[in-house]
Amino acid sequence: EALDKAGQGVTTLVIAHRLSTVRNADLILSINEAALLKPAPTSSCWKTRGLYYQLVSLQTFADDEQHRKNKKSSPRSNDEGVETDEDDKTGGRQRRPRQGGPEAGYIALACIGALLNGGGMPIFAVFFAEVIAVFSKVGDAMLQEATFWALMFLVLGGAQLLGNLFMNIGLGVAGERLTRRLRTMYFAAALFGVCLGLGIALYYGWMLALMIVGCVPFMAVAGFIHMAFQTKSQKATDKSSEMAGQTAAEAIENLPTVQSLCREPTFFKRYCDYLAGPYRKRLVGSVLSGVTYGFSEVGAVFLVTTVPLIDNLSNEGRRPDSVRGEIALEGVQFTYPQRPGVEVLHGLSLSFPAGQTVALVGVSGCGKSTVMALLQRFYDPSNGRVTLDGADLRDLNVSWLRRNIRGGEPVLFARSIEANIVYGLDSQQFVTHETVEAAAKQSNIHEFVSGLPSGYATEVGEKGAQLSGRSETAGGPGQGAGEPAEDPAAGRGHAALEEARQGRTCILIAHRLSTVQNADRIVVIEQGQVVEQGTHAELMRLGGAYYALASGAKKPGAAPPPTLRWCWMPTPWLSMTTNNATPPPVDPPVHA
Ligand SMILES: Nc1ncnc2c1ncn2[C@@H]1O[C@H](COP(=O)(O)OP(=O)(O)OP(=O)(O)O)[C@@H](O)[C@H]1O
Repeated sequence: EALDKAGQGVTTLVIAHRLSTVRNADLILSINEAALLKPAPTSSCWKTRGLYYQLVSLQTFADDEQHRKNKKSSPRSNDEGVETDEDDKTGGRQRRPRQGGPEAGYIALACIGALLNGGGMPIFAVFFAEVIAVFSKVGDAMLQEATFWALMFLVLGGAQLLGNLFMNIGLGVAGERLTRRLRTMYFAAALFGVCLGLGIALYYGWMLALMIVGCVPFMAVAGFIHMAFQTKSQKATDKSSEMAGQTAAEAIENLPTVQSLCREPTFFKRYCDYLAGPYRKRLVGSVLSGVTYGFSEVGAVFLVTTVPLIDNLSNEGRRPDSVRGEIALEGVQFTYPQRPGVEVLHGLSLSFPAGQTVALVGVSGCGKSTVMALLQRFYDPSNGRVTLDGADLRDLNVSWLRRNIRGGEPVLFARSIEANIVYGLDSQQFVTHETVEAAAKQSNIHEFVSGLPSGYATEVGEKGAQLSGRSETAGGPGQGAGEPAEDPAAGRGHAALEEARQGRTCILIAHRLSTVQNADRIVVIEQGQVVEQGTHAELMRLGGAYYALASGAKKPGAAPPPTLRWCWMPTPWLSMTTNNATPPPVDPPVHA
């Protein structure tokens, strides 16, 4: 409008990018590739649909598109004053919690300020147009109007000053308060989390918790120094890195010039020079930062390097030259450290005579595996003692003890049958295929394995899943004692076991009672105590707990096949099996 007024009575030449500003021109000249197209009045330009028409259409389309995009990407406020951001990275709707509540007054003030500030420009344009019109007047009228508009400009300036003030104060205070509030909330939440965590840690393991708490100040100081180093070295190298980036960008932007001047080496050298400084500083900084970081993590290292109570690597303890294999539990009470307050074994007394096979049976959770864990000294009893040949296990060397016994779940690794057999050998080095085969023959699986399409190279899959289709164990845990061992794999296992247990102290934990019928003695455990023991025939005659298990009135262990979970025997058996194909000697008879 101002332009229109100013253009009255004068020749005006307008060059415009925004075509809306030339809409009212008397004549529009469209220039295409430096050639002047036929001049035409505005109306005919539009009607002929020539270059001008195309330009206007394109601009309208572009404006619409931009408008649509702006609308889409601008955060939308809902009626609660909560900002929602619909264009988050995941493409999903993301709702930010309302955090501006207490600062609403300041935000309102800032809005008023922004309104005044933003409204100033269009009002200024209106005033300006009026002022130009004043120049067409003369005498007092011109003076009067000029004074009036000058005052109006003053008012407008004042309003804009206030607007700016309101906007800056409102936004500044609201921003600072919001930041402070969020930080306070974050700190409170973190503090609460730490206190809660500490409380829980103290409750479950006060010694470990106290140790961690003791490490915290060192870790915090080291962490702080580490951060300070990082920030300092970052600042020192920022400028040079920026200059290096600028040099590279400059060279790439003006590549033809750089090439024509043969200046590539110059730019390259300058680029390298800028980076050399940060490189050296970072080199020194990284060493220092590594040291402080190491200190800040010392707590974790301390935890990792803490020596366990029962140390497999310790050299302490006796290593007797020979083992008879007489094992006993004497009044053993035991509680898992992970579950303090729940006693699993309540003064359990049990003996495993040398060279005999004793089976532990009982419902799931009665404590069978716990007995085995104590025999392998994964734990020490809270009260009572576990002995081997009369010696307390605590007096024996741990690794010697574990090397002389073999026990555990029959776990298969997801590798070949050969690799699985090798895992079980004492010596893992220089194992020949013949050694593996000899071990397989000893365990009665050679024929079965040889019959497989890939033989010893057969992949068993996760936990032997790929073999299960071929050798699944028949029946479930609740089957009666009189059931036949129908499954060929189980049959082979039994035969191997029969052979292996000869002359050794052997402890069996079985879920299928058919596998323990031949044991020299069967011990029935209930709630961590022995309730019955004897041979299969004796216990069946007794008609008590074992009979109930065998007849299915009670479910023995709830675990599914494989049938045999634990087989515990001195190592000579395995070493004989693996290192040569001859059957193991039965000397000394006690532990075979
Ligand atoms: N590592 C452990 N930490 C805490 N409690 C445990 C742990 N291992 C076993 N228990 C608990 O000790 C009790 C005896 O478990 P154990 O495994 O010795 O029984 P089980 O007779 O061998 O059972 P299953 O035949 O099902 O294996 C159970 O109540 C069990 O929940």
